Formats: sequence, C-alpha cells, structure tokens
Amino acid sequence: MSNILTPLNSTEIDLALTKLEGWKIKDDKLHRELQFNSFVEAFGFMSSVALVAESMGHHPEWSNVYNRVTIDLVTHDAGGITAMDIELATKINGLFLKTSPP
Ligand SMILES: C[C@H](O)[C@H](O)[C@H]1CNC2=NC(N)=NC(=O)C2=N1
Repeated sequence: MSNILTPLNSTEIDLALTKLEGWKIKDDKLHRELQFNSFVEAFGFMSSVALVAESMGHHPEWSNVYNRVTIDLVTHDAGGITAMDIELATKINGLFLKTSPP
C-alpha cells in the first residue's frame, strides 16, 4: 500500500514536476536554485521555510550564498522522493512568490 513514506516512481515524479515551477531532479533529489534581491531577503525566506519545514517534520538540505538559496529535497527515511517532498516544494514555491513576486 502506498503512503507518504513510499518513494514516488519516475512517472509520478514527472507529473509532479509539471506542477512545480523551477524544480528539477538532480542527484535523485528535488532541486531548485533561487535568487533574491539581497542577503536579508534570502535569509527571511529561509526563516519562513524553516517554520513550515518544522511544522511538517520534514526538512530541506540547503545552502545560502549571499542572495542565493539552493535547496534539495528528499525523504531520508524512505530513501527517495516522496509526497512529503512535493508538498514542501509546493509550499516553498508559495513562500518564494510572497517574498519575491514576479
Ligand atoms: C523523526 C523525524 O521526524 C524524522 O527523522 C524526519 C525529520 N525530517 C526529515 N526530513 C527529510 N527531508 N527527510 C526525512 O526523512 C526526515 N525525517
């Protein structure tokens, strides 16, 4: 039976990616690189993501260099990309749009 800790198959991942602006697969993880207008904006965005991640009990692998934030999502407990990663990526996109409207 499938549950949130079952890794998605490549068909499921491809479908999810069509709805996830900016994300791709890199090294078997969901990957996105974001750029902001400043370090403070990037760090504020990371703070918002941190609260969401903590509330989900699901945490990103990420790094920050000045105004850039690089994010990788994978479910370690499942050994692959799961619905939890898709959910967190979707929420991250929402927070990015709020921080940095097009
Ligand atoms: C016990 C705790 O909830 C688990 O270790 C959670 C924490 N955050 C996590 N985050 C991610 N990305 N993958 C996990 O498998 C994971 N497991």
